[in-house]
Amino acid sequence: MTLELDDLRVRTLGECHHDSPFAEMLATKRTSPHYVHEDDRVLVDDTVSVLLSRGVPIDRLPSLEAAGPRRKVYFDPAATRVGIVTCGGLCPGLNDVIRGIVQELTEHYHVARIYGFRNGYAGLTRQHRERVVELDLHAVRDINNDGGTILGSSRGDQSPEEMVDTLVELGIHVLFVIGGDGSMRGAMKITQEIDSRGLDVAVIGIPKTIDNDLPYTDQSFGFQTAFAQSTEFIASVFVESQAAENGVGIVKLMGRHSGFIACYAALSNNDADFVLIPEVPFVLEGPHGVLRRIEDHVRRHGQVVIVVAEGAGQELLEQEGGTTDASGNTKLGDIGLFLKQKVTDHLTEVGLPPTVRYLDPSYAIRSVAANAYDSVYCVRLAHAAVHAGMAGRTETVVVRWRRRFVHIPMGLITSHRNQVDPDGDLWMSVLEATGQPASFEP
Ligand SMILES: Nc1ncnc2c1ncn2[C@@H]1O[C@H](COP(=O)(O)OP(=O)(O)OP(=O)(O)O)[C@@H](O)[C@H]1O
Ligand SMILES: O=P(O)(O)OC[C@H]1O[C@](O)(CO)[C@@H](O)[C@@H]1O
Ligand SMILES: [Mg+2]
Repeated sequence: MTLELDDLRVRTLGECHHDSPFAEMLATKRTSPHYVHEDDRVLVDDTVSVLLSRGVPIDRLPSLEAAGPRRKVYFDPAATRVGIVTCGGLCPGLNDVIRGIVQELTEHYHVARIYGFRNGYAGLTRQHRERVVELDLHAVRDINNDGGTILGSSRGDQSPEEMVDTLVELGIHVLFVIGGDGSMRGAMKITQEIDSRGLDVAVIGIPKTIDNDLPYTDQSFGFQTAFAQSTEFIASVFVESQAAENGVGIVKLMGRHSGFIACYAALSNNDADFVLIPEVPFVLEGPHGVLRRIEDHVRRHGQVVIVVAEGAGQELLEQEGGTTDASGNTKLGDIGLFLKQKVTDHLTEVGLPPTVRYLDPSYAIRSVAANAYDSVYCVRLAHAAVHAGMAGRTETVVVRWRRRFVHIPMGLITSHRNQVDPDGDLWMSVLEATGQPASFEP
């Protein structure tokens, strides 16, 4: 990895001259294992061997700016106008983040106005501009008890020029974008347009993905809730498979390119015998193929449970020819139904006619309210985002990295995908828990 310290510096709009409402509270704080001073930096790497392999002095090691309140801020709080938008697929915790941002801006910074854009970036376009809603403490009260987002969301292309026109028209100084990789790409185009017009507007991202596929963050908010929801479906097919002769339970879980939900859900209740994820290719046929292994399992135990991530085994499916959704994301073939058919055919052929219970909980795992852990995470991310925006950080994303809330340049969050490492300890745990072979290839 060729990451250098200078790649990790976030952009600021300029010097901070306004008094922060947190100045007094911060005056006596010292750096400790629980608090990182705003001038201190958090290391990217956490092993001695990687640190040594960097071969640079300690102050040149790759590190990240600590998030949190500043003694001075860039924007004059009383004159500041803010916008919030949620884009892409739903994720548990979106309402917690919205509420956290509005509370922090209202109760501590006392900003002038907070606007919520309706239905993703579409809400910033000329056509939908008038649907903007004003957000205050009353509007966000209790919204965290519900899944989804009070602002709505969307996919699809929007013009950065039109969106920046809207920011200018409403006099917005800070835009908070809560979204996934596509949303962050969109946010960077908005920043470019802001820059090309020489405007003084900050754009702060809060990364959202139930798939946990964004890099430079410990785990994305909502992921824990989503995999916890998934476990109930695995438990159901396990019970069903146990009660039937040659019982087969299959659960397909979200995860386009990354199998984190499948791995964590399977580990959580330990009922899965096979976990199939996009990062680990497999073959179906042959003496080492998945079908034969499933057959062996059914012969030995009378039942089997398979958890498959939606992006797994795509190379085995006949693709419909590069179809994409409104945002340009490739539409995947249905590996769950395909597997269900293949397993049914195979077990029938070898004289083990199965009873197959197939569940695709799909939206049921992401449309729920955040659990207590994710709610805490969301509100802390929201606070960090507000402090970053008020301090004039821009093209910046707030993340938690190795327990710390930090700032990273927006470009890094879209630089690659976070995926399950087939050589890593998570996949090893899955292999240990399921007992499935490390490879299905000869
Ligand atoms: N390559 C891109 N360039 C500019 N804007 C983009 C790009 N991709 C997506 N967007 C914008 O971001 C919005 C959300 O993108 P997308 O639908 O891909 O979801 P996402 O943010 O990646 O979230 P998720 O994939 O987790 O659902 C789109 O409506 C579009 O306006
Ligand atoms: O059907 P939609 O809303 O486009 O979203 C489906 C996709 O969204 C995700 O949940 C990511 O947000 C993926 O796991 C899934 O493939
Ligand atoms: Mg995406």
